[in-house]
Amino acid sequence: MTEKMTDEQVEAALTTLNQMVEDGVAWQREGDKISKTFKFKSFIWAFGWMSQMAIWAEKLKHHPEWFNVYNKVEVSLTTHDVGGLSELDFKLAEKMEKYQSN
Ligand SMILES: C[C@H](O)[C@H](O)[C@H]1CNC2=NC(N)=NC(=O)C2=N1
Repeated sequence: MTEKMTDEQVEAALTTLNQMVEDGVAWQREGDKISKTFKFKSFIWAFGWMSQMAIWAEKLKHHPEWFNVYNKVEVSLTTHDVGGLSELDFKLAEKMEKYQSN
C-alpha cells in the first residue's frame, strides 16, 4: 500500500537519501517531486545505468520521469497514484544511488 508522505516524512527521507550520495550532487525537492541530474563518463555508461534502473522500476512497479542527453540523465521522481511523494520514490532513488557507476 503506497501512501502519500507528509512534509515531515519527506524532509526526513530526503536527509537520509542525501547522506548516501557519492557524487556530491544532492537530490532536490520541488513540491511533489524529488530531482537529480546524474552525470556519467559517456552515453553508454548513462544508458547502461538507465537499463539497470529500468529493471528496478519494473520490479518496484514504480517508474521514473527522466531525460537523457549524451552522458546526463535528469531524473524526477513522484508517485502519480497518490499525487505526491511516497516511499517508492525514495526506494527507487536509493537504487539509483547504489548502482551509480560513473
Ligand atoms: C498499476 C501500476 O502499478 C501503477 O500505475 C504504477 C506504475 N508506475 C508508477 N510510477 C510512478 N512514478 N508513479 C505511479 O503512481 C505509478 N503507478
